[in-house]
Amino acid sequence: MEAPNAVLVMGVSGSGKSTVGALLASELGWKFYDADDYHPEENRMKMQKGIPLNDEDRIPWLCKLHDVLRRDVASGQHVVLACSALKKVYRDILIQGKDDAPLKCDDSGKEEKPVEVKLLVVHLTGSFDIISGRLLRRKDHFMPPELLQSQFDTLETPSAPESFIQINVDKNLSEIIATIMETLK
Ligand SMILES: Nc1ncnc2c1ncn2[C@@H]1O[C@H](COP(=O)(O)OP(=O)(O)O)[C@@H](O)[C@H]1O
Ligand SMILES: O=C(O)[C@H](O)[C@@H](O)[C@H](O)[C@H](O)COP(=O)(O)O
Repeated sequence: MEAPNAVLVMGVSGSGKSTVGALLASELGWKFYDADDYHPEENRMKMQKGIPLNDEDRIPWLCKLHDVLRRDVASGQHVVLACSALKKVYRDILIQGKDDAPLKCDDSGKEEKPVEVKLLVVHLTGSFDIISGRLLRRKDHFMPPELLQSQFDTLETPSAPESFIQINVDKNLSEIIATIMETLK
């Protein structure tokens, strides 16, 4: 794969996406987005009530995130996105959007070079016990720990041809960041 212009830090709730994503972005000097900030109020309320999101809830949210990535990448801005992105189809939407956008033509009729989100996926993996322990200790967050099992049930681990690495969350933060930085070299 060519050098990525975006890193997705993904995993179940409580795997460390926001923490790792923010640190990584600051280390790289790239822009950071937390997908949680883009959930519509209905999604947040649903999760708060202990009801897992479904495809219908997530797809418009992922499309919005794709637009954010695409806009930045088009302007030469590299980005780090912390997002659950639990299924392969969700990660595909982040890269391509939902409906392949037609190639645009400039005034001379020449096709514009399509904007390509070149994504490195960093999957934070860990046991249910470690992650639920962290969720139970985490304060002031809308996501109830009871939803963790549904997150594991939904999770589709990345696999080829996706460009990805997996890092166990039992590592400390500096080890996790060092592994990602090494991969990006
Ligand atoms: N590698 C790590 N080691 C120890 N604690 C961590 C690690 N990564 C995250 N945490 C802690 O675990 C909790 C969940 O992390 P968070 O970034 O909120 O996860 P997510 O965004 O995936 O829900 C937070 O309290 C965070 O400080
Ligand atoms: O796709 C989803 O079901 C949500 O995105 C979910 O995975 C996410 O975990 C929540 O938004 C809570 O946020 P935290 O991941 O920060 O707990």
